[in-house]
Amino acid sequence: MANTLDFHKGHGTGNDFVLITDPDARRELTPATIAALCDRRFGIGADGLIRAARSASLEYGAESLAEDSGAEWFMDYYNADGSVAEMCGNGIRVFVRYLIETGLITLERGETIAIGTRAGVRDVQVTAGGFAVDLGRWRLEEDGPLVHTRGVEVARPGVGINVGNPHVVVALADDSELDQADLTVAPTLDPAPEAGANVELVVPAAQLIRDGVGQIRMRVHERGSGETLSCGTGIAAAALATRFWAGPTAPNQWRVTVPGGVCAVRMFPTEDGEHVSLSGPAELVYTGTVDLDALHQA
Ligand SMILES: N[C@@H](CCC[C@H](N)C(=O)O)C(=O)O
Repeated sequence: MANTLDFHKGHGTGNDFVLITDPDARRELTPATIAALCDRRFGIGADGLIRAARSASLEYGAESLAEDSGAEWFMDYYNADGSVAEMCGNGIRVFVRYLIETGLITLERGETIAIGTRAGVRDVQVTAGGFAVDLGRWRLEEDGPLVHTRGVEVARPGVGINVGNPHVVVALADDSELDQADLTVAPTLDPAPEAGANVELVVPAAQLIRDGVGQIRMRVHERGSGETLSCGTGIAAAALATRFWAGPTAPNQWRVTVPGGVCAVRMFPTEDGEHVSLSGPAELVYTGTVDLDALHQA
């Protein structure tokens, strides 16, 4: 019998994902299978893989998914190399688009759904231009590492920001320094965080603050995936770090341009502390069926 897998391909500002449905999490997803599926030459090609599984079917979901959380669906996210990550800001928007388009949920513009992730339950709302996700509370880490980036002459101090997953944000001098950075190799972090980190390189736009909105450009090297065209949690971390550098009068709304497009970030107070939210598009571009036996022979 053929060993096949039906999938959708989707992206959020060029950060692309293979999406599959496995409600009871019965499929064995090994790191090797995930890496083969995400391989851009021998597989489908993607920055990561997302499995739609019911929260109740996943043991590791149990701790962060209280019975009353209402998060029926869990975003079971993997990086392109098969490693797990706690959170994916572009992925969760594409995931909700996928749940809607495949009929697993019904959600109208303005409505919100709770989604389980390894970082906890996150609320996603349908907006006019896509989706907005409340990434929850964020954390500034003490003692950011020194970051050596190939193509950037001087090592720079990074700021550690956790938005459910770990990021190190570095400010570069200008557009030409940002463009010259070689992210085909991971920047070196000194000291290296034990769990690794996503690294964001940031420069201010020609006008840092326009009409009360902060504007920056960013490139990213993702843990487990390499350089990507966009990283949603990285975009939020970059806006948070830039606001921190800019001081107390800096705005709470940001527009972040990445190679794959533009996303918006908003910081807002809640009863349990400040949250950060990310808004942007999410598209599904094709569906297919992959022969897993052929894939492994590649
Ligand atoms: N592309 C994602 C982040 C995916 C996980 C990341 N590579 C990690 O290992 O933490 C996003 O849009 O946030």
